[in-house]
Amino acid sequence: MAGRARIPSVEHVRPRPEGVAVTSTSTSPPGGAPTAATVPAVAAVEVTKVYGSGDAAVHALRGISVGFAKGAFTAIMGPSGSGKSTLMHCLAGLDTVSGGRIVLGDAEITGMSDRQLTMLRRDRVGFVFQAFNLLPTLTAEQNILLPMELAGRKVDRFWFNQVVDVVGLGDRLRHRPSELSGGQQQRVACARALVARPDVIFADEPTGNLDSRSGAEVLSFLRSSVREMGQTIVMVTHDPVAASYADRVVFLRDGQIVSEIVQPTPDTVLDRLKSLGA
Ligand SMILES: Nc1ncnc2c1ncn2[C@@H]1O[C@H](COP(=O)(O)OP(=O)(O)OP(=O)(O)O)[C@@H](O)[C@H]1O
Repeated sequence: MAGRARIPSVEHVRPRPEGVAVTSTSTSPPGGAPTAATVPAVAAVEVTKVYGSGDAAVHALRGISVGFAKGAFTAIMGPSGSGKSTLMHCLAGLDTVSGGRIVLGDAEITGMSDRQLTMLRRDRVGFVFQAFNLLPTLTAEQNILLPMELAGRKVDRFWFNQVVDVVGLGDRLRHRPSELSGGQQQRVACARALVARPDVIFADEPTGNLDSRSGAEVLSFLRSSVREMGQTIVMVTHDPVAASYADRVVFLRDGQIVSEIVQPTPDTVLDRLKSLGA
């Protein structure tokens, strides 16, 4: 396993863009050691990412420092090409950084071996993508439990029932994906991520393939999993309505964090996006 890293507090890594009100989540005394509440679930510290080299080099991330608080729902937004997916992939250990550090809980993941990263993604990170990625021949319940079974982990039935309850899929567990609506299928995918109790769930455009009603269903569920189960969620989205379900929105432009909003509404998010030229 990786060694323990010095863990930055949310405040230490939170950007302070000019003209943007930032609500502190810090509870540590000035100059005092960070308390549990200030330790982010995942943080990027001075992260850079360059694709290619020489004239063809693309600077996708240009020195990003940001923390994502435990038990909070954070959205990442920004114009196309601003680096949202790259940042999420680096945070989740799906891609390597060119410089800087990624810290997940108490572990610095930059510098981990491929094997360590595989185990970290299996045991501590959950994913929800735009495509539901369910196996068509398995029932909803079998899909939800498959990653745990493949990892040889014991299923906590009490927790499974609680997740199924929050997801609202109790009467659909024996259905196959083709017998479920798009929203229900995405809720199965969310339950599959949640049942493993990951430190962080990364959601990449989770409502991109859904109509607005199904999208609202999935977003309400994601928000409930944060409120009722203390889950930490980081979600990339282009949709101001989707972002308004989050506790906080951070905005990227040209590979840098340029702004943030706490307690967003669709209107405040839309206005900020317009001011960024998105
Ligand atoms: N594998 C890659 N090789 C080269 N360049 C890449 C690669 N992946 C991303 N990029 C470039 O890095 C920059 C950031 O891309 P990224 O996909 O992170 O942006 P994004 O904000 O998620 O965009 P979108 O909203 O369109 O999905 C872009 O200029 C993109 O072209």
